[in-house]
Amino acid sequence: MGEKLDDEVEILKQVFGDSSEDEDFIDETVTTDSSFELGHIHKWEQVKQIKGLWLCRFFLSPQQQSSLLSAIRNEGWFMEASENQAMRFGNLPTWAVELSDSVYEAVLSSNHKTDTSIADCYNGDKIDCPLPSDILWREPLFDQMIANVYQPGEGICAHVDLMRFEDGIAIVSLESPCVMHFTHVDESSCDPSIKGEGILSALKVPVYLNPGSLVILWGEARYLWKHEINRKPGFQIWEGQELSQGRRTSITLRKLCHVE
Ligand SMILES: O=C(O)CCC(=O)C(=O)O
Ligand SMILES: [Fe+2]
Repeated sequence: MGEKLDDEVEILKQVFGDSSEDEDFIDETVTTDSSFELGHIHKWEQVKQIKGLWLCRFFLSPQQQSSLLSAIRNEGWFMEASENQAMRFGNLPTWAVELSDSVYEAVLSSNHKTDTSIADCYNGDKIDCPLPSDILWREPLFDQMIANVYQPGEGICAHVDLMRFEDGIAIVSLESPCVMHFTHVDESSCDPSIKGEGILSALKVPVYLNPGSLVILWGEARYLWKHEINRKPGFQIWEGQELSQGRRTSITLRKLCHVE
């Protein structure tokens, strides 16, 4: 675990050069062809313990999931067993632009508020919004994409995404389910000896990501909570059962911060 992040940091260094933000990060250690029906309402769930963490479980139909996987295969990525990550910056492949458009549509067709700005969201705790309007309406919504493939047992260590990326990150899950755990950043900076096991585990929030789901991280979920996928035996427990693991593919969409 953790190799994917190391690779990602390395590639970002090659693209942008080194910076102190990278060090902070290390320390802390869909296709929408036209099959989205008009007027279709996407059901969103908010993860109550974490402000800014939203889940759209049925974002992609099984057919849309297969066509997205085919599009990834057609890129020629992941042909070798050693290849497990692909990234694109700037101009994304057409299918990724369509996926980004689908995220936009899914937020717009939400059963929650879609016209609330970040500032309004924080005023008076009005957080009932899958993605604030200032993020949703930016152009482009996303200009960086990373595809990750995880074999059974492989995951990604706890991290906050690099500060090179703006607020508002979307993760689409494909192939097999997993449990992603969220831990508040303050948890890891405190002395573990003053906490009991029970308290620590209570502060780890598990979120079940089924294939076809979309998770959005903004605000506190993006900046104040680390996310991780630990697929070592004993860690992928959901509703009292250990998940049987298959290969998992994920697509993460982000927006690079504008450099002056
Ligand atoms: O694979 C995932 O679901 C998450 C990937 C991730 O967190 C990242 O690339 O920063
Ligand atoms: Fe991440």
